[in-house]
Amino acid sequence: MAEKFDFIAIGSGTAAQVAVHRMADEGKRCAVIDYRSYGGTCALRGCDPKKMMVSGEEALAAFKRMEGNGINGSASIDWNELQAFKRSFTNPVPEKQQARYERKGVATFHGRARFAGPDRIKVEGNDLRFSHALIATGATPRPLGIKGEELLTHSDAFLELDTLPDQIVFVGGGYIAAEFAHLAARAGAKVTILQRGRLLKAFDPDIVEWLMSSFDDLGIEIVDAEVSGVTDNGAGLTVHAGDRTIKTELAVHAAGRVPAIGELDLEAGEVARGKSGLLLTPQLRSQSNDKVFAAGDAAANGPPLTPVSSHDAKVVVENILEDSGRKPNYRGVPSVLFTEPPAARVGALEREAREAGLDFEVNAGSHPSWFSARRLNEEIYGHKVLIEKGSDRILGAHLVGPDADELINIFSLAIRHGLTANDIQSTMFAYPTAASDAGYMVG
Ligand SMILES: Cc1cc2nc3c(=O)[nH]c(=O)nc-3n(C[C@H](O)[C@H](O)[C@H](O)COP(=O)(O)OP(=O)(O)OC[C@H]3O[C@@H](n4cnc5c(N)ncnc54)[C@H](O)[C@@H]3O)c2cc1C
Ligand SMILES: NC(=O)c1ccc[n+]([C@@H]2O[C@H](COP(=O)([O-])OP(=O)(O)OC[C@H]3O[C@@H](n4cnc5c(N)ncnc54)[C@H](O)[C@@H]3O)[C@@H](O)[C@H]2O)c1
Repeated sequence: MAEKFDFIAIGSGTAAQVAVHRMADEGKRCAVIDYRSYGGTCALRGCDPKKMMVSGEEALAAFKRMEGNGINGSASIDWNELQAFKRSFTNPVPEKQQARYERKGVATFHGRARFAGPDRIKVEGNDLRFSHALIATGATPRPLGIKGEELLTHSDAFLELDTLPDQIVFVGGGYIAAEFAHLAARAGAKVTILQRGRLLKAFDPDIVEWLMSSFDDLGIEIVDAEVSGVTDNGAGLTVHAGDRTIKTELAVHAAGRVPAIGELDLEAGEVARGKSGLLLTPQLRSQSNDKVFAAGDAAANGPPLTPVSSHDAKVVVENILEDSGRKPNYRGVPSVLFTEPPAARVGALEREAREAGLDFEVNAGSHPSWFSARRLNEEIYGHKVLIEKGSDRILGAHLVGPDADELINIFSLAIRHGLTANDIQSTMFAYPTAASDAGYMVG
């Protein structure tokens, strides 16, 4: 006999959590399913653990910048201790989440869920029926179709390493490679990034160029090549890329992620999919099964970032409860690269704005002499802001340097709510803070 629920979420990451708690708060009978510990990528294997470890990196970088300027002695990263610091945050997460579900009367299941019919899910011998279901299964490393790809370590395992290897190769040169390369190199590893084409393609090329000296200072080697295979000779790995062969202790997959929807038996659930993912309506509902929705990385409707997963989940809940026809709005979603110093972007890239035929001014420059950089003895500090002619609205903002990760939120607010360059210039921000530079970046 199948157990009946108003709402079942497959996954327990940000998208599932937000949706399940909102549905439970409305008195709906809910279930949540995950085959791993509750918490999802951001809290357990992504943003949060990474940022806990980046805290160590920030402290060491600050020490190095100020060395000989009133700060002396020695400092280094103890990888094992930094791991323990990270685990002091991540270890309690699953239990806390389980307790929160139980307090709200949400049924919790552990195991791999798969559809067994258009309103049925099977998990570990349990047969569940639903009025509505949410596919919130996140993303998984993109299959590369290269020889020896099973020898690549994934980001989850990298963040769990008890010992940092002496040599590390990253396959791909996007977010994961850049962030982990900075962390590993600062902790003492010899790091190589193998990237096909330009590094950090999602970011403005000038911002990336200004950031490059930090990679050089850390001795990170960047090779423009396509990785074609990995072999293991027993004593270590060899990564093959173009005409290069690079010997290494560890090779990390940093070559993109795709929706984790391959094991859900979508056909049994009458949930249609195309080549690149689920076929959804603009309201995030399955085009073929109106009881099923998707959100976050699994939906791949917006950028694969945590705030997007949360936003999607709210849209889905509103569409289930009120049938409101609401569509997600990704305007002004910021994205931060947590290197040291960080880089950040929001809105249009200059190339995208030109391709869209927009009429705009570009305010850009590298300004290590500005006080925000000088006081930290940091050489990297640059911005590029796109301002629409006529309306004076901010179309895009691209930053690199100390506090870029916080300052970007001011531009995010401006873009999302249609604020103008003059609105930013006429706001009195506390001085001296990073935000007090925003007015100079648009004028
Ligand atoms: C290393 C790394 C760092 C990142 N850093 C940032 C950052 O700094 N900022 C940011 O905004 N974003 C970051 N991201 C992206 C962010 O983590 C994701 O966009 C976000 O966590 C996606 O949330 P979600 O709810 O869609 O899926 P997830 O949190 O991935 O949750 C999906 C869950 O579904 C479960 N699952 C999958 N299939 C099944 C099944 N068949 N049955 C049961 N359970 C299943 C999985 O075990 C998983 O727990 C990072 C990602 C990575 C990998
Ligand atoms: N700070 C953050 O917000 C953050 C941090 C980490 C991850 N993430 C999310 O996770 C996703 C995945 O991150 P990622 O770094 O794996 O992907 P990515 O899409 O950022 O970069 C992957 C890169 O790998 C390259 N590549 C692919 N195959 C290759 C090959 N065979 N040889 C050489 N290069 C190859 C691609 O050209 C691309 O530039 C991102 O899209 C991002 O949204 C976000």
